[in-house]
Amino acid sequence: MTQDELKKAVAKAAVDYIAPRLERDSVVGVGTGSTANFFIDMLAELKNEFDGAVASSEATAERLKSHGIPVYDLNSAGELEFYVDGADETNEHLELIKGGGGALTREKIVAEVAKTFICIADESKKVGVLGEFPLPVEVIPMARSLVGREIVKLGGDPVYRDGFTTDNGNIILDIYNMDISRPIQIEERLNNIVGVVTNGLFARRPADLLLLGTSRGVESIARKDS
Ligand SMILES: O=C(CO)[C@H](O)[C@H](O)COP(=O)(O)O
Repeated sequence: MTQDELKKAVAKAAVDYIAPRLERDSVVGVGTGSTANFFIDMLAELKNEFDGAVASSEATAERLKSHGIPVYDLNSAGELEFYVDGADETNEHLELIKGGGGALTREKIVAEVAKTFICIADESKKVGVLGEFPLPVEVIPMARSLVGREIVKLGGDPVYRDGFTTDNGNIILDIYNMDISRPIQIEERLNNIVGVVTNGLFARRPADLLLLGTSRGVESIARKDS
């Protein structure tokens, strides 16, 4: 199977998982990226069975609206039952690296609000130790050099994502060669650097359910303590 076929399979598995659990007044949190896009396209078929969505990026909001799915501001949406999103990497504890598409801050905010965070990913994203994929950090532009120096002190190699601006008007530093064997500690240390908005480690708030697309079918992996 191609990677896109695996992404479609996990998107469908996510729709199948939430469909019987949706109420007429449900609002669904929706992530960003190519896997999330497949999910949005399939979610559209259920659009008369739930109220609407909260988007984790402008691109996702546009795609939801193009299907006629109402998009709500998170502040007026109240509680979200589900947040469905892809990932750049996941480990066995469902701790993630996200933000390859640069939407990490809004993704983290929406994930924080949701009762159940469903991660949809193809098997190429499953790793033993996080960090092969460069870890994105959203940074206030004037703090770029300061944050870069602090990241070097933590043992990482920051690279400026040239020409990219987040939906929040900030920049991204991608960290290479970082030891992420203790994800919660690294997530907190990076977030403590002045000028960092947030980083793409989802360890404090990992996924609750991983739907992993493999050549043998979609594996459903629940977080052990969730
Ligand atoms: O975190 C993300 C965007 O900020 C995406 O979920 C991540 O980059 C995976 O993308 P894709 O589904 O295209 O492989």
